[in-house]
Amino acid sequence: MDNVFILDHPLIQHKISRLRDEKTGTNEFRNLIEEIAMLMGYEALRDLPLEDVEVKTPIETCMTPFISGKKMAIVPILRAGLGMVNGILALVPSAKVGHIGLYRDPKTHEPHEYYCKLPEPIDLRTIVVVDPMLATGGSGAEAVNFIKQHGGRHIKFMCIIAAPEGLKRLREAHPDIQIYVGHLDRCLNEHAYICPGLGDAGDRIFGTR
Ligand SMILES: O=P(O)(O)OC[C@H]1O[C@H](OP(=O)(O)OP(=O)(O)O)[C@H](O)[C@@H]1O
Ligand SMILES: O=c1cc[nH]c(=O)[nH]1
Ligand SMILES: [Mg+2]
Repeated sequence: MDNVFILDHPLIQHKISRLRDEKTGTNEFRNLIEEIAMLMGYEALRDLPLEDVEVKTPIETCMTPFISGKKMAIVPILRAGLGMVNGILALVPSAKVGHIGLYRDPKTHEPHEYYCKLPEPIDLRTIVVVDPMLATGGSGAEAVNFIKQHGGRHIKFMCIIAAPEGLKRLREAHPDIQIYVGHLDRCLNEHAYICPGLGDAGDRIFGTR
């Protein structure tokens, strides 16, 4: 699938299995989400641009590559996406963080926006949208719509678990973005929850119900 990357590294798979277990408590769940985000970020950011800068080693002076500029934005979809932010910030501490607030209507399962704040200049930044769950794909597709309306152009979407239905919807709505997935699950159930999934990611990260 063009522009879709399933990151099936054993460490990511192991940690996702721990997330799925209903016996995994809030603190461990939160730590795992952050660790998986970091491991996924390592792969998803392998095309970050570099520029050579002169450095004097104890031996001699050389030109050596550094990440060029400070033009990255991490954009979590609230709430659950917040759990992934620190994992990526650990890799790129200079990244700015935007926020998009969306919740799913429990009956229609369609997303509703309640907050949007993005760092400027958004059009010049590599934008990594993060949300652990891509279920119907409504929230992900809407978040990318907002970012594009605000001028964002270089967009990656990172989710830990995707349903085939959500991946299809996001790809069809935004064929130009790269989508990074930790695991592609089987299907959605009648409540639009991912099967086997891990339940409600936001509730498990924040200990709400
Ligand atoms: O692909 P979709 O069908 O749109 O579903 C996925 C969305 O649902 C969850 O958020 P939720 O609405 O539960 O909000 P929360 O993060 O505040 O719990 C999840 O974190 C995604 O944002
Ligand atoms: O399975 C799902 C679907 C949507 N949101 C979640 O947190 N989990
Ligand atoms: Mg939720």
